[in-house]
Amino acid sequence: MKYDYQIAVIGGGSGGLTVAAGAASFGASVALIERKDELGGDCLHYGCMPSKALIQAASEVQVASEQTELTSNQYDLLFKKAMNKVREAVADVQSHDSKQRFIDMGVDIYEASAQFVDNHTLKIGDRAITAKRIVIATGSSPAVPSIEGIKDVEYLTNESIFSLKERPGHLVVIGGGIIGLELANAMAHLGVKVTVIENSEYILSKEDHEIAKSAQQILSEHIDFVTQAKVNKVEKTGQQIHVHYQQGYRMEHVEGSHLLVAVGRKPNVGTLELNKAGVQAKSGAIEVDETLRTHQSHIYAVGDCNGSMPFTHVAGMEGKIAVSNAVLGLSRKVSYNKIPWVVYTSPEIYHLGLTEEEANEKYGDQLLTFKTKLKDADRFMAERNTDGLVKVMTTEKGKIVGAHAIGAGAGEWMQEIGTLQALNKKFQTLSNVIHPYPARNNVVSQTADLYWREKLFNSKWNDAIKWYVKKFR
Ligand SMILES: Cc1cc2nc3c(=O)[nH]c(=O)nc-3n(C[C@H](O)[C@H](O)[C@H](O)COP(=O)(O)OP(=O)(O)OC[C@H]3O[C@@H](n4cnc5c(N)ncnc54)[C@H](O)[C@@H]3O)c2cc1C
Ligand SMILES: NC(=O)c1ccc[n+]([C@@H]2O[C@H](COP(=O)([O-])OP(=O)(O)OC[C@H]3O[C@@H](n4cnc5c(N)ncnc54)[C@H](O)[C@@H]3O)[C@@H](O)[C@H]2O)c1
Repeated sequence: MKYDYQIAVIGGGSGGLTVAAGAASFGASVALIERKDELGGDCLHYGCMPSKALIQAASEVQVASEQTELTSNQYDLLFKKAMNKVREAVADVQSHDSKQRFIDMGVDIYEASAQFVDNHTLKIGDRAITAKRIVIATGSSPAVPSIEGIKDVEYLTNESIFSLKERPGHLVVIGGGIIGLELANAMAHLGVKVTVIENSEYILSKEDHEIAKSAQQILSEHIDFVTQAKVNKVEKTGQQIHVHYQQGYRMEHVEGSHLLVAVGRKPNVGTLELNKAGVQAKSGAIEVDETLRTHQSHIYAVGDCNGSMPFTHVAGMEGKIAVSNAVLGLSRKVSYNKIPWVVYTSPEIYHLGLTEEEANEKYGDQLLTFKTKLKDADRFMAERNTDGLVKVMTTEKGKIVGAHAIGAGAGEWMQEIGTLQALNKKFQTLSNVIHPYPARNNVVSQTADLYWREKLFNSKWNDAIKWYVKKFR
């Protein structure tokens, strides 16, 4: 059978664009279908880019507020300026993801919502195209919990918060995960009163407990946290939104001017008519095997829509694997073992591999844990910015099984450990790498030194070394 295209990609976000560009560069005929008028997906328009631009602008305001007390009018002005910077940043990156760039690569772009007609045919607007292989990369949307009254209040999500024109008086955030915390932190720096309501015992429930606890303590300086709380009703009275929650046996409520919902993501699969193609979903996400194939071996799913790990770098990694498999005919497998992420609060949080709780469960007595507090690291002392810690877990031989940190710039300097792990190097090798003094990453090599201290000075080797030095040196 002859098809219109060798590859059809549904969704022009981080995953879809990686596949379209990769497939075209290998000479495949490619159709890219995106329902919005611009490419770039969530990351560019409502996710990574606007949030990081806002975080940067807000941290500059925070630094200024430490030097001089800002008035309410000044905060209003700075809020508007911050939002302008967000728009500028998105526009800048948009030019890199322009349609023309992909057209120049030889990709045919269709602006429409795609639906399966059968397992090789897609309906796009009022026409249909066929493709030999199809990659679904439709991303995800904010999940909205079923709370009484939620439909009757104008709540914000990541899709609307970056369009705010005025500084909110009091932002109530439901969900103390990554989105909730990054946005809460930025808003607090911009002079917004912020309350975060979280279900679990601690905010950032996917993080190592000690790190999450430390984050909660540090961020409490600017943000009010309500944990172990279940929101069961929201209502609007005049200009105020009342958020009712249950904490233990008590019913409490908080009222704010704005409400942000940030309780997780829901894969975008509803309108695809997957059943017509024989593609199956499980718990709302498209089911794939390790090679990212769905139940139809010529249809793949990458990025947030397959429910693996909702990060841009994961969508990109999966996109590359889908290109190898769908275009080159390989059977490369995905692995999620060595994928770091960063929570861009201030201070930042770095996450790689197992948390201490998970590592203890898996390795028990065999686990070695090394920790350094930033108050014991020279550069942080010099900067008078000593909030935070580094924690690395290894096996007895030094294989890295988890690495976590909270501290200024941790997302950058901790990646040294991610790189080491990706290269299959032992943690203690870092001890032999000379770091310029006093870079922030000295705290990482300082932590690696602890491995030798543990091995050489807290073990039977110590007696042997002492004996050798006494006798022969
Ligand atoms: C506030 C926020 C901040 C974030 N910050 C970070 C960060 O700092 N780092 C990080 O790694 N990740 C971050 N993420 C996560 C990141 O944005 C996502 O993991 C990433 O965008 C997923 O890429 P994707 O290609 O799977 O989906 P998307 O980028 O969302 O792309 C999917 C595209 O498919 C289109 N589409 C959907 N259905 C159809 C259809 N039927 N037909 C045609 N087109 C369709 C959509 O319009 C969209 O353009 C953040 C997310 C949010 C919400
Ligand atoms: N820096 C980054 O890389 C970055 C930034 C933003 C988002 N993301 C991606 O987006 C994903 C989604 O982020 P998210 O923050 O929406 O989800 P999340 O899963 O990280 O956090 C959601 C939080 O909401 C809580 N929660 C759920 N239902 C609740 C309820 N009814 N009431 C109160 N609390 C409730 C959960 O306990 C959890 O702590 C992240 O997992 C991440 O993969 C990444």
